[in-house]
Amino acid sequence: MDRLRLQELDTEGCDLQHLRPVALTPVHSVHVTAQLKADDASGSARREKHLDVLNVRYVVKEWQGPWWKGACFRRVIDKVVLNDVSLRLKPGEITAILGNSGSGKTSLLDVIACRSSGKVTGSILYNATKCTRAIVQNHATYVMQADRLLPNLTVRETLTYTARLKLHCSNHAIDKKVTQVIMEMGLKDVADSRVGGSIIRGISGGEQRRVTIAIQLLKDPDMIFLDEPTSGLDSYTARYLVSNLRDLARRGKIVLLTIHQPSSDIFTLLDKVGIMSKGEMVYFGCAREIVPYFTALGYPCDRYINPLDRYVDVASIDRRDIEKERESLERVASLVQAFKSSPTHLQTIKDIHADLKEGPTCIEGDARDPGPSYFRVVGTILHRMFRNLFRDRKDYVARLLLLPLFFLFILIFLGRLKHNQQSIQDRVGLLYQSSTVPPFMGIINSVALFPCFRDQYYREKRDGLYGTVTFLLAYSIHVLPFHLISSAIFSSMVYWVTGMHPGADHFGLYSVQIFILHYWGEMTTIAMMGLFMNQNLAQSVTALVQAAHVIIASGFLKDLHSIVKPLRWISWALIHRYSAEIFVANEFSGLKFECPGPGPDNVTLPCMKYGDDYIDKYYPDSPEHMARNFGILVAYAIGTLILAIVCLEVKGNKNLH
Ligand SMILES: Nc1ncnc2c1ncn2[C@@H]1O[C@H](COP(=O)(O)OP(=O)(O)OP(=O)(O)O)[C@@H](O)[C@H]1O
Repeated sequence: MDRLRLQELDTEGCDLQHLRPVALTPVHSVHVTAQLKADDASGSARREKHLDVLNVRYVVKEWQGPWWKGACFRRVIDKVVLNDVSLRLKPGEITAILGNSGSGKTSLLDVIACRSSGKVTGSILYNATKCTRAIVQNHATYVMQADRLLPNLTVRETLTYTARLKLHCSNHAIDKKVTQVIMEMGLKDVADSRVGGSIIRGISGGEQRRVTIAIQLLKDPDMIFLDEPTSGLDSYTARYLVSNLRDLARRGKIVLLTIHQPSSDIFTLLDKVGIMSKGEMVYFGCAREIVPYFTALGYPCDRYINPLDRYVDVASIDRRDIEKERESLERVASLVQAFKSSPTHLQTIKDIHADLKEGPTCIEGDARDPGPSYFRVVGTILHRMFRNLFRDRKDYVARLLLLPLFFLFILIFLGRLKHNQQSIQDRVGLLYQSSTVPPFMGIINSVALFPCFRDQYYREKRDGLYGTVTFLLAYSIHVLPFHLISSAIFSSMVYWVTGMHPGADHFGLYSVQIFILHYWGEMTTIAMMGLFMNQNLAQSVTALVQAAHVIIASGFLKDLHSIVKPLRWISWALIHRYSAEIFVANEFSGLKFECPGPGPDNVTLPCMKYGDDYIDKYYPDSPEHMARNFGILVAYAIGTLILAIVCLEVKGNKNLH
């Protein structure tokens, strides 16, 4: 198919002569240089805003050796990911970067989009001006490989919320913009359908990809970068998606994508193609010129073979054995050399230098867009979280009722509390449950519901929409009503049904404490999910941390005076030291317990007649420390929120793609 189709392609914009490869002789070099000088002298009008990559080299640090040797004893080597890459991207064109796995496609996209983590030398220029994060944020968008959408929102809602976070305009203008991108990306039929995810059935994978792209079109960018936008899509959907992108390019945008195994149909939609190998360009030029170019180098393409498959193969390193690897390395080196000496490449470099000399066409619009107000951002995130939760009955009910439902276990196990000697142990058991269950339910709730928000936060933070403090502030406000309601239901049922200390003030203190512990449990989990991407690991570590807290510091399992000194010291730093004191002082103060009479042989068993005796023996001075302990509890909860902010901010997700 491909050769025949290729001949039918639109030939506008590509000078075929420039793409012919040349043999590497001094005569050619002199001729090319002379030709470039002549072109330079004539001068040419270049008013378009190009994106230029000039002699870019990207080096990252790679740690060698096992992790347990630590940072000081492991060898660090410099790994060259991109080497001397130059290319020019023009408005109105769609360009695809291809190459085998590990060839550097994603890294090139990252470097261009100012998202790389290593050392970049060379120049990335937009409109002959050095690209900075601010310029990229104002003029470009980056579509990552993963979709990271909230499953319970509809397509229109997803776009509307993001538009409110991105745009500084009225709701009416936002609705218009959202409708426009829905039409542009062919999402009209699914505009009011739920997005869905791995558990909830929603729109198809291809439609989710288009929603992700539509999100990035809300700001009407000049440049669109897409990392593997067609991965996981069937060939029809992939073609449809690329044709959408081509339409966008035709509206004067620069579209650059990386792609794995494009079908021959997709090939016909591309204007420019770059083939990479080992971080270097083997070919960059018009799509339809790729076959003549490689044919001239001695690599013809059979008419029934997709040229892109063929030439990605030619540029791949065969690592099956040493001989094959050596051969393929030599082949790639000669291809790189041939491309660097080709007239098209030399012309590109000459054009970039000429633009640099001329300077930018205009610099308006490079100042950072102020975006929406802080309150609007917090309000929008909050509204979106609530709506996502309300849409799923199971999530919603679980958030409200998981903690109260635990009351049933307590009731079955303990029944109604009496006032005999046995009831002292029962009360201690109940207080132990009251200390462990609310934080544990915090883990369960957040592990189920937080990851989708976290993934979305990582993407939107990278897009510069808001920061960690804003995100966690909104998240905390969003969980507060649920914590309040579920803690209130749990406390009321446990307190009055089991018959704890009578008195409304005692009940009030117990309820507030349950609420703080529940909130603390959730925030500890969020902090761990900031540290560990794997949510199972985060859940296990949090459960361990919480169990250690209660075992060491509560005194319910072992009297605090009889534990070893180091653990006693540690207990002063743990929340359950203070929460246990409050629980015990609140429950035992003023209670009276019946003492059994002498047994048949007239033996009187030891008896604790007053609750205050229990307090004096195991938690002395705890009633006097009530206010201090409550203050520490509140400080602990706020401190854990700050810890969560630090964990999410510092650890981040450096490999976000
Ligand atoms: N930050 C980094 N630290 C260490 N190595 C890196 C880093 N970034 C890129 N690399 C390495 O550079 C090479 C190119 O990676 P890149 O992800 O760009 O390849 P790719 O062509 O996009 O591959 P794929 O198609 O499999 O996604 C790989 O060997 C990768 O391991």
